[in-house]
Amino acid sequence: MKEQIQKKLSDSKAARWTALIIVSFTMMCGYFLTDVMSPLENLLTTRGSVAYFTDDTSVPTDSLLAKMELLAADEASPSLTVESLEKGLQVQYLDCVDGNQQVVEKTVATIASGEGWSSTEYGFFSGSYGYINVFLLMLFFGGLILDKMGIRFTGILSSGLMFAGALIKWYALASDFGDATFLGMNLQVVVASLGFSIFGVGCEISGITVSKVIVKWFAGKELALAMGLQVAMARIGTAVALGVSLPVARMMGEVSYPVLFGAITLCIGFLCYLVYCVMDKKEDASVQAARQEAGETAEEEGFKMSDLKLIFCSKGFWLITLLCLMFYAGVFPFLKFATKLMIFKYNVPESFAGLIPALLPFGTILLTPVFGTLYDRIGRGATLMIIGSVMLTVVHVLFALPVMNYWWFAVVVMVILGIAFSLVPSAMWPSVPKIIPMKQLGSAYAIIFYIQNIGLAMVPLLIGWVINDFATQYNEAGVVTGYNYTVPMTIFALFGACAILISLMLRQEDAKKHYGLEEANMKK
Ligand SMILES: NCCCC[C@H](N)C(=O)NCC(=O)O
Repeated sequence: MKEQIQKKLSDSKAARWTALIIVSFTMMCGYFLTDVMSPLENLLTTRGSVAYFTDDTSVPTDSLLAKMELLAADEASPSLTVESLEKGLQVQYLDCVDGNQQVVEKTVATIASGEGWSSTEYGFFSGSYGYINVFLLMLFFGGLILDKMGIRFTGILSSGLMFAGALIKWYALASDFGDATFLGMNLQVVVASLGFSIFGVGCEISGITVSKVIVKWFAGKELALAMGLQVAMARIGTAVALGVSLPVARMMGEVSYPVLFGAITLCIGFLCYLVYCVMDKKEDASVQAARQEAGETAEEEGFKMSDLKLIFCSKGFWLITLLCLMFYAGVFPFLKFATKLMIFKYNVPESFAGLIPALLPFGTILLTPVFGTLYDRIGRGATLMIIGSVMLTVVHVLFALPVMNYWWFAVVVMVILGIAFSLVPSAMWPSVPKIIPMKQLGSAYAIIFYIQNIGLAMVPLLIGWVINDFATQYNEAGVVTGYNYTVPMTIFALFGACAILISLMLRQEDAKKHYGLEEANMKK
């Protein structure tokens, strides 16, 4: 009789990498939508519409009309309205150039309408990603659902939530709510935030589900590389969002279009996850068959609530969790404000301003898998986390400096942040299975994400308020003239300093408990 050893589907290289690509695509769409509004901060916080010229400068239309009236005096006034400003129109107006009043002539490239949000409202909206996760403990429940109901059910649920949340967010931005308020807040901000919160629940639960999918298919194989590649694909989503969102909004004259595009891609991501479910079913069947052939009848014991005790009592787990909180508080919320920082601190023209923050995720696309492979082969996970945290802190101190306000300096600093943002995730996420067994992994990732979401929810709120109340500069007429970013960036640097301290403690704990964080992942 031909002897045949039953293999699992995940033993096939082609099958496991295909599974990885499919679930990573769904996550990439989620990351795109997460940051699609970040480059639009300036537009969202502008009242009325903005005229963009072909030379890449921009002026709010109200102020442009006033300046045109100054020049044209009596004859022009009746015909000058916002509606009369259109693409291709040559305009002449009086403006102050190098301290002198001069006649300026420009061509209108596009008119885009701002939403008139305050910086505080923008901060509230940006943080809303985490509100339901944090206040309704949704991430915590998401982990339990994942461990109880499995990867297929949870993934379909979470990718469906991402899509639904994106549609609500798009509806809010595409609709005119006039001056309507809810509990004293701009109704548009409230509805957009509700959509973003629902999306955030889906995105985070998808994140833990995908982490578990990768451990399921890659444990004992190229685990850190696979996790690194998944994160790299997710970063493509972030980079594209940061790079294209503002040009698209300007071209279409509306902030809602990039969000609509994100919602469409999420629908495709949802369908992709359904395809993955077919593979997941086959993998389970092959595991079952392999077990039967090996005469193993006992099923792995299911998850019990008491298992949570093991997670809660692990000091190593808490250190990773706190590191995650502090490190990510210094990165994702920073991205929400980075484009406007480029415009006002580094004087980058608005159409390029999103490209500098986009360098950060672009750098990580290459480097995260590289550092993941490094960790797989030579280890040193805890050390990589320390180095990444030091770099994060240095970067924010450099951004906080009131000097060196050159665009090239911002590029260099952003590249360093990209390296830090590759080092820590590529070492941190594959370290969790070294501390927590597979059976509790869904819950462990969920708790880490839960604590991390406190930062993702609260830090944008804090920074938005700080920018509104402490960083915005006004002229005598009460018109905003610029921003001083020293205080907000110092706050980000403090998160980095905490991350350094925690990562040092983690390495010490690893030396004591022998988790193997400094050891290679691949079995030779
Ligand atoms: N969707 C953007 C926020 C993702 C947060 C998520 N909990 C996470 O940490 N993912 C891993 C990563 O490094 O992006």
